[in-house]
Amino acid sequence: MTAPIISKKILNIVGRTNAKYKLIQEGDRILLGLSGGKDSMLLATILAYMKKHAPFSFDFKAVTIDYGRGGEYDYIIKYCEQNNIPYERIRTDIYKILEEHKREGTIYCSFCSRMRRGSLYTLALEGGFNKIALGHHLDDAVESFFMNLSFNGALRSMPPIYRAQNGLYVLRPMIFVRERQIRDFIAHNNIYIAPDCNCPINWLPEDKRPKSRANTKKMLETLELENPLLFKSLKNAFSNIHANSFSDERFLDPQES
Ligand SMILES: Nc1ncnc2c1ncn2[C@@H]1O[C@H](COP(=O)(O)OP(=O)(O)OP(=O)(O)O)[C@@H](O)[C@H]1O
Repeated sequence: MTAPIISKKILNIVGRTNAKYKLIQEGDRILLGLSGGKDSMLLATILAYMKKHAPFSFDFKAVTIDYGRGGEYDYIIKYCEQNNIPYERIRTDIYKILEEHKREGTIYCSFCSRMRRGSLYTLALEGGFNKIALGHHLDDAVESFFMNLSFNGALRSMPPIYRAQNGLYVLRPMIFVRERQIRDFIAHNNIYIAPDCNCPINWLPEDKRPKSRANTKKMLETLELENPLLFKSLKNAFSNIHANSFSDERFLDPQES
């Protein structure tokens, strides 16, 4: 079986992001969160490619946090086997906890994602990994930015790298890749992805699913139709912050009293 083809464009973007933000380095041990969705499937493929071709050596392992409500996992196992991706599925009772603490709207996703992140941190610390890699991309970062702005009263997005309080680094090597480039990768290589992506929100009745991300996505699509350079500008804006142009006193010049 031949390895899936990753476009030069994607490899360039990830390569440049990796170099600029010093994401994956010699000797790193990386735990990759592999949901089985398109984004992390591409990231797993990229890490396998980098392990083979990069001029530095590192180790990685992909893990799926199984929420404990069934779901499709066989295609992930098969894909990892075929592409030399070390893999493990970790069973948890996150779904049971979600059900017990009935939450609706966006809070459902943040509660679930916090528990999932907790499991990833524990696995990483116990397994001697120093970094965690996640499959977020530019569209995710832009959506988060607008959601924080519109609903949470915060100017906040997703960095390519940060250090968690427990000392682990969290990496987002695809943070400058567009979602449509990921869709193209999946389509061109004919890669199967579970229709519900094993994501708990897809197990909620339609009227209980959080809408804010989908609505933000729609708004951005409309804006991008009018301004095709929107995402390019936002990407640049994320590296061009004028913190003292807002009202946060932490960034304003103190006056002598
Ligand atoms: N069940 C899981 N097990 C392990 N890692 C996960 C899981 N769910 C999500 N992740 C990690 O967190 C990232 C962001 O999750 P999110 O739910 O926002 O997924 P997404 O944007 O739909 O991405 P994907 O297409 O990879 O599912 C994923 O790209 C993946 O790296």
